Amino acid sequence: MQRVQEKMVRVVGLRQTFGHRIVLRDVNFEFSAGKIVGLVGPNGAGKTTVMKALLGLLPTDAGNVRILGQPVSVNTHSVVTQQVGALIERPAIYPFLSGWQQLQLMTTSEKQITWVVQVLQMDAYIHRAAKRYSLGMKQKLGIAMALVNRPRLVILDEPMNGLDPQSVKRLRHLIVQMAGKGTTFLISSHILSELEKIVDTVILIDQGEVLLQRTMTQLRESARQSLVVQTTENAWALRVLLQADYPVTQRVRNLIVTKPVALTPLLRTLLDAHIQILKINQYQEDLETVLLRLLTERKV
Ligand SMILES: Nc1ncnc2c1ncn2[C@@H]1O[C@H](COP(=O)(O)OP(=O)(O)OP(=O)(O)O)[C@@H](O)[C@H]1O
Repeated sequence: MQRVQEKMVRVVGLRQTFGHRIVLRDVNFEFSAGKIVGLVGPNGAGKTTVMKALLGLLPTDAGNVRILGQPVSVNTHSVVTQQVGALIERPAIYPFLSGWQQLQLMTTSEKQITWVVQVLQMDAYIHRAAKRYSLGMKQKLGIAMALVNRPRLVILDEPMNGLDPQSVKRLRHLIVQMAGKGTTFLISSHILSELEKIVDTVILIDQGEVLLQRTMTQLRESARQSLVVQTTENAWALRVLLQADYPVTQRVRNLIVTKPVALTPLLRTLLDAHIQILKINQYQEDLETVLLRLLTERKV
């Protein structure tokens, strides 16, 4: 018998207005436990608002939010308290307490605190008052506060903000490791090159609407591939390839073959015409390019 995967989050018909402004129109999405989900979209798309609604922080106008099958709203959020850790916008930090003391407010387990401090490399300053922390140190403390209880769902709004490259890498590894043990992540970030290294699924929102929800495998499949060729005689090479029915254009000093083609016959066509090949590179669109293309295609 096939095991039904547990839905970690299910959002149906979510609508949010601030005054006369519709910020979320009709937001629907769901994802299963153990996934790393990227929530992406332009500035002001509604990502933080969605995350706040998931945490029961907003009196929404309409719609239904469920975490692990339990309803979440401003008045009903026991599942959030028990199962969710979050860092939304800036971490809520008491300036006169040390990082360690703030973590003690989240859990009674010294073992968990030691683990998170060590894994995020905060040992050097964790006993200092937080008012003396840099932006990046505060950000790490905020992440530590979201993770320290080992919640089943972790919601992180722009977690890479202010982190140095080494810390970003550590955080990436930690997220993947925790997801491997069953923790679910919903992460918003504008650094798509970082997100694409870890997420299983991407939810793209724009102007308060979900434009698409796709797995990374689906997005990679829809990424366009091209071949960039440079020869000693590009004008001649262009004619030869067009005559052989290749989808090719010339851009500055390169010839661009705009669809995936078999390499050997293409090379043979050029060599048979006595054209010397100087360079040949294969490109595949990255997540950022795919998403920007999808956003642009939608607006035309
Ligand atoms: N409390 C509020 N009152 C009025 N408008 C708000 C409020 N919070 C958010 N908004 C508006 O809602 C829209 C969505 O904001 P939100 O912070 O959710 O976007 P975002 O996708 O997280 O953007 P960014 O990538 O810039 O962080 C924006 O136009 C914002 O100005």
